[in-house]
Amino acid sequence: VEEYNEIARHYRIKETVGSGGFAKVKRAVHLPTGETVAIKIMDKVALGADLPRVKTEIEAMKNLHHHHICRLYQVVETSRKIFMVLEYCSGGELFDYIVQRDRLSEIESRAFFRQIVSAVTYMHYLGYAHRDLKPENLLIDDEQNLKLIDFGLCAKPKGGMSDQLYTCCGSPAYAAPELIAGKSYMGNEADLWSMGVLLYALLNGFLPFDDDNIGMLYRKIKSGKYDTPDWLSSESLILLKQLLQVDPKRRITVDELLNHVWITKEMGVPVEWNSKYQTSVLDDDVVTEMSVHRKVSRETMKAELEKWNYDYLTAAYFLLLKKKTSGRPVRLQMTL
Ligand SMILES: [NH3+]CCCOc1cc(-c2cn[nH]c2)ccc1C(=O)Nc1ccccc1
Repeated sequence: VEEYNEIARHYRIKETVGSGGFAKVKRAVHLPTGETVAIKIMDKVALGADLPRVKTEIEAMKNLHHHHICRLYQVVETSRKIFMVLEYCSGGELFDYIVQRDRLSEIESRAFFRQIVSAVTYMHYLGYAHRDLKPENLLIDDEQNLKLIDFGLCAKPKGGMSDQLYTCCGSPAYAAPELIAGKSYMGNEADLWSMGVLLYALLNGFLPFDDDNIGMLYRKIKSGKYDTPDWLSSESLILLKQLLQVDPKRRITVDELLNHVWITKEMGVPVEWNSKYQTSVLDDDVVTEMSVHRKVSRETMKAELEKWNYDYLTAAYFLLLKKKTSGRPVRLQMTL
């Protein structure tokens, strides 16, 4: 019980909304603001060798502030547990959304795919590769926006994107040929292959390379051959061919993807990958509410917030800011 005290002070924990491998994710209410959040709960002992993955995810999420990336609000570590307080996505996984509809129209696939391209381009420009892109790791929020999750495998090679990566990882059906061949590979190039598998899944409702036997699956991936159902438009086929290029050096790059003819069709504009979030300057209204509430000067509150400790102050700041951007009153309801 004492493991939960710190979290229980500011959150009312509700039902489990998902679990993946070594983590359980629960819906919760942030009591001071009334906002709903998701809390990813991990047991350090059960994590075992996976503990570094969690540290990788936490460090990456502290640097990734983008409207199509699930936001990290707070981290609480106790002797036995790690809690990550995250942005809540009420619409569940993109995976289930596709399954429920069999497949998506080209229009809807394009709307979602543009959001994925925006998030992945932003990561690549910051020097990160996700390395586990799949519909299970894309959640839908209450405004039909996609939010990317699970940065446990993402890599920020020391020497930037040019550094090669070696660890084989991610989910086989979405893994690039060069990655499963055990060769050294470029994280961003492998992400583009996975986006090809994702686009195929959006448009068809099934995977381009699939087999219960892992050996057969690898052979299909390395062949680069996949079915092309007759509902696919010619522009879709062209883009799929450019993403699912077995030779990573011939694969399309994110820069070519941003204004690709399929991507801009009906939309007229290229994908905007810059973040809509402004994190360098603190929001005045939020600072005022928090400093008044805490009975400290604005300067003191600003200095505390600018440490970005991802503690209860960071969480209160981000959640009050989210209330403000959603047009709700910037008010704290109870003691911080
Ligand atoms: N496939 C997703 C299962 C639910 O997982 C999450 C849900 C939310 C979520 C739910 N609502 N809003 C956010 C936020 C984060 C995760 C997550 O990171 N899951 C996970 C990833 C890797 C290993 C173990 C667990």
